[in-house]
Amino acid sequence: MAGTTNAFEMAQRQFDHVAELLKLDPQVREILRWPLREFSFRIPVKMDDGTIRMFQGFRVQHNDARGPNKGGIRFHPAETIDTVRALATWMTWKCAVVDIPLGGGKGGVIVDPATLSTGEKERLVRGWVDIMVRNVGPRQDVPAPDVGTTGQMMGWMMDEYSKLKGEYTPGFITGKPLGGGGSEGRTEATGFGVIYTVREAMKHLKLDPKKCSAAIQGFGNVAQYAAIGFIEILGGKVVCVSCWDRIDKTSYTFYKADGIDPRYLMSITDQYGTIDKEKAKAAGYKIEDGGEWIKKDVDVLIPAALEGQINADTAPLIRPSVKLIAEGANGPTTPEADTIIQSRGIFQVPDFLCNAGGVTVSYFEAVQNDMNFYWTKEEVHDKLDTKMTQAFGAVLDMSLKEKVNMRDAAYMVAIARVVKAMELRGWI
Ligand SMILES: NC(=O)C1=CN([C@@H]2O[C@H](COP(=O)(O)OP(=O)(O)OC[C@H]3O[C@@H](n4cnc5c(N)ncnc54)[C@H](OP(=O)(O)O)[C@@H]3O)[C@@H](O)[C@H]2O)C=CC1
Ligand SMILES: O=C(O)CCC(=O)C(=O)O
Repeated sequence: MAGTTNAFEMAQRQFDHVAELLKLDPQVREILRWPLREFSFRIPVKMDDGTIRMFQGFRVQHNDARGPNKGGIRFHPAETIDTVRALATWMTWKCAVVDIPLGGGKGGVIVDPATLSTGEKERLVRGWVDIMVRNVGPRQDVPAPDVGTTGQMMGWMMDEYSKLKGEYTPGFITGKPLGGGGSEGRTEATGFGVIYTVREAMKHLKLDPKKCSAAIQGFGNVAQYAAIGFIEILGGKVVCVSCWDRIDKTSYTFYKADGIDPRYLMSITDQYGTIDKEKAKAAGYKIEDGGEWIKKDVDVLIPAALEGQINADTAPLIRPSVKLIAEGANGPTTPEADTIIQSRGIFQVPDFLCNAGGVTVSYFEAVQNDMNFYWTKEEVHDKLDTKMTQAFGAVLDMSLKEKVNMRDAAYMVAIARVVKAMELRGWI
């Protein structure tokens, strides 16, 4: 989706590299390099003007050895089957690295949701469920939100699935709104999970969070709560966020040297994620080109937008002050950029570890749906912190033991768990 980066090639290259380090059996590699199942379908939607429009949809189920496939549904105009394959593959590693009993899946629709009315969005997501109903469900494949989809859409999809099955089935989908089967803490889960891993990385690097600053790319769900967490949980300073401007069709960086106020910026962001530039300027923000976020003299960079953003062109722009990159987005760093970053000794918290907080609380949501008993926000935050801290510790231990970087170490932890499940089930 981002420029010329093919995300699935990236995911396969990362896997091949670690499979080689592990001397993984060639037949096992063949199972894990590709998704087990893929669905590509067209969804008819009656538009508000009475015409019928067809939308291309996808669902990819990479590997369900450890449990039902799990992963979001992305609505984006540049969605491709390869992006969905990559994201589904990373979900397998993500669920394994945080040790939740789920496999990897991801879905998508080629559409810009900002061009649809509320009714058209509802008919589109209900249509997605109508087509996929036989191949998704609490024990098969459990969707969730991702870029361009919302809690409300999850609510409509849960309703459609429940109607088709003839029984209330909240565990079919996660990221639902509160009061509609959702869990406390899911909204902020991914961003806060990023921050828990940043806290652990800072302990390892002996950095004082209160003296650290961060630059963030993106200002969607993940970026917003990563910014809030960096300030409110760690006591650090965030100097900028960047976001896509729907009207100008370009991205901008919103910079304030003495620290941004994410809650204020959220209050001036429209429903499509565009920050009001005039109001931001009046509040003292400098509006810069979208690429400026990576050039800031900060301690921490948090890419939290789309894949392929830190690449061979942009990695050389990273300032010497940067000690830590926490990957909030899926696949933000290309293998070429990884080489540059690692040669400079910058510590990375790799994507499928760093942003695993979302799926972890999605898992908690499904567990609560099954019990029909709901936890408080504090309980969810505590359980999430425990999971993220344990996962970070397991990956850091592997990295130190095997003398490999954190991305390779995360793959080693995750692959071992998936392979073990495949063995125990008699697949290999
Ligand atoms: N939500 C979740 O629970 C999880 C999400 N992720 C990953 O995190 C990333 C962000 O997802 P999420 O926050 O949910 O999605 P959102 O749709 O909420 O936000 C995406 C953000 O990226 C911005 N953006 C898009 N293109 C650019 C660009 N070229 N330059 C700068 N900003 C850009 C968007 O701007 P605008 O809104 O104006 O379009 C928006 O601010 C994705 O990689 C996603 O897969 C990973 C784990 C869980
Ligand atoms: O919450 C979930 O189930 C999945 C979140 C997701 O799609 C992701 O982590 O990339």
